[in-house]
Amino acid sequence: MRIGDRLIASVPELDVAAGECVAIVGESGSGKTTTLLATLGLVEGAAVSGEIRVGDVDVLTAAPADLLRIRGSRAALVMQSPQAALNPTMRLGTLMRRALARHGVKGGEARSRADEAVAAVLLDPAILRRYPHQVSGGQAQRFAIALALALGAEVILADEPTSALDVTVQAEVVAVLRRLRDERGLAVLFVSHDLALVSTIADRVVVMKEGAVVECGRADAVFTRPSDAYTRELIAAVPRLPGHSGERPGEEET
Ligand SMILES: Nc1ncnc2c1ncn2[C@@H]1O[C@H](COP(=O)(O)OP(=O)(O)OP(=O)(O)O)[C@@H](O)[C@H]1O
Repeated sequence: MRIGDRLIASVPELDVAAGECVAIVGESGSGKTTTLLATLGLVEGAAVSGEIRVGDVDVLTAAPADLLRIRGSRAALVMQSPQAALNPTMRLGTLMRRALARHGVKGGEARSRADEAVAAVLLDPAILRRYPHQVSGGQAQRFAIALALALGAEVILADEPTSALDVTVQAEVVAVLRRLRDERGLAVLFVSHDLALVSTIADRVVVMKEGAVVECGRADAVFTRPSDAYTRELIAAVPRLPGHSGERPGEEET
């Protein structure tokens, strides 16, 4: 993918299957977000060569109406700051109903889809009566995932979905994504620079540096036997608390 005469991301192959989580990791500016957004044809002014498919839709040649149908109803974006993405003047239930109405789902069917989706992300249905500023960051992120589920998304494209949240809330959001992957066969493309978090959810990992894929493979293999020097650097940079690696403070001295 080029923007102007600059090569922004070169990704030879990246598949995400149903029931699988693939994480893209790498330093800031390595091309993770543009790769994720390109999946839905959302990189303004980008020239993309090759092929991008969501199910049976070829994103690069799809008619605008087909692109609109896959955005939201087949593949949904979950961004870093859900509260910023939610209209502050509407209750969450209204937001959900409007999104469903845009995709042709109304009345009782819309209500039952909303209730079911909210329950699937372990939120109290009463949350639908609240405004975005009345919910926590973690609740807003789970609501964003519920919105994707209500619309019937098969793929969640999550861009640093937990980096604005504190550690325990991060773990809750990742646990919800993991459960949806395992129980509903949701496909998850997860962009993050947080390797420790990625190791708790990813089945496969793609490591990017300066727009290029330097390593990809099964998460356990990449984390335990990284083949690329840059991946080794990233892993070595993950902070560990004393005792986390089985080592206790002062243990090395005895
Ligand atoms: N619309 C654009 N026009 C020009 N350059 C862009 C555009 N969008 C992204 N870039 C450039 O492409 C490169 C990759 O950006 P990208 O946001 O994908 O990186 P990233 O790995 O997601 O970084 P971060 O973790 O900071 O979000 C960066 O150098 C960025 O400046």
